[in-house]
Amino acid sequence: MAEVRARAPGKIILSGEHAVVHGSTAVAAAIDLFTHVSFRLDPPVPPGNGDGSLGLELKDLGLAFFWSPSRLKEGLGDAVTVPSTPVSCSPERIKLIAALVEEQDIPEAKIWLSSGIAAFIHLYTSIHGYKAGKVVISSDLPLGSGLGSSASFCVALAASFLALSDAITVDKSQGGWLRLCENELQLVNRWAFEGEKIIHGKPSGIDNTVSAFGNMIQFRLGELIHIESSAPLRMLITNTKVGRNTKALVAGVSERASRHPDAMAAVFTAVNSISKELSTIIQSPALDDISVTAREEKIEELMEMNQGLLQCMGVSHASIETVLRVTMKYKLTSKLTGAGGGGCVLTLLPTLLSSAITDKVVAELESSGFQCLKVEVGGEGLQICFS
Ligand SMILES: Nc1ncnc2c1ncn2[C@@H]1O[C@H](COP(=O)(O)OP(=O)(O)OP(=O)(O)O)[C@@H](O)[C@H]1O
Ligand SMILES: C[C@@](O)(CCO)CC(=O)[O-]
Ligand SMILES: [Mg+2]
Repeated sequence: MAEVRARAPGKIILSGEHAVVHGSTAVAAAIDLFTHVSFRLDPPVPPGNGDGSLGLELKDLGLAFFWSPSRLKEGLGDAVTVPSTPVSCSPERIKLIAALVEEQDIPEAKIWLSSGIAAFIHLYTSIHGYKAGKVVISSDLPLGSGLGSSASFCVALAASFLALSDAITVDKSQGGWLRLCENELQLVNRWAFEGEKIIHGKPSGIDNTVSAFGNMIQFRLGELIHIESSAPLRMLITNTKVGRNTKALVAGVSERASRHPDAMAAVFTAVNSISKELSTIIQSPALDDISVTAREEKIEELMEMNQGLLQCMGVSHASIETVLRVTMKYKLTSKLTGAGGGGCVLTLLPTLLSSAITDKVVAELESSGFQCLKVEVGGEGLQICFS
């Protein structure tokens, strides 16, 4: 039986998180840290030997879960599979799926995995019904830290399930990593969005879209514009290691918006302008050192303004403020990225910044217990491979 592998990248949001859920423009880029999925469908079990199982192994976490096809059918009713038409998980179905997740006895310390496993069950059973198979997942990304682990998880799962369905017609005899065509990417992206809805509650779709398509995007109300940076943008990512949950943070911003509708509408409008300006500057050519520096200073100013507005939305955190203070000592600008509340912070590393200064900042941040990594912004999106 064929086996497929899929890898989908995480992302950083350069501007516009949260406001994008309320209709503002945002700018995001893929980073070269991936969620990896391998998937195979099992051959039918000979009569009298049970009905096999659907297995999910989370390699990095040392956890494995199994459901028998008969238990899935008993729990969810007759399977209706339409791989070419993404379906939302209704509130009734979510409850039925939650019961199937609960009986797996997930360790209490890892209970945050439940929403991811629920998204897995929805995507799998909607595309392959109750067929027996095995899915193995590993990730380069820190989970639940603002780098889009949930979206890359959903994109890689949706892609691998669709690749072994008849909704995607890639030539399975081709070797190596393959990109999907535009229509197929869109189908994967729409399924991934349905999974992301289970994890985020009310996602904008920016995270799954940048994970599927890669590079850099400007995004508003489900519409994407591909953009390209005129010069390399280097960012330092600092993981505060403070755990948080995107669904709760998104809900918190919506509650603040319903308490202060006019003030928050003004905040979202300001973020919209910042993201549009940022997108223009990122794409504008810089021909010499002076214009490279001027361009980077403008990007820094917009990042600082966006961070101020994220504080207004109530999604900063003491650990984020510590990173801002440390980097400011070195005249560097930072903002939270993703949902905030802890998680990761972005710091622009200007082209002319010496590596000695970068090393000093990293050493100071790491001595406070944070974890730093340097990334080049923009990169490959989803890819699949048949083996
Ligand atoms: N590799 C994985 N294996 C299992 N579950 C995962 C994996 N990656 C993500 N998840 C699910 O996604 C949840 C984290 O999603 P969440 O949206 O809170 O954080 P994030 O996507 O990393 O950050 P952000 O949404 O701010 O970019 C986890 O609690 C888990 O349910
Ligand atoms: C906080 C948020 O804007 C970005 C999370 O990476 C949520 C979303 O857009 O789905
Ligand atoms: Mg997420």
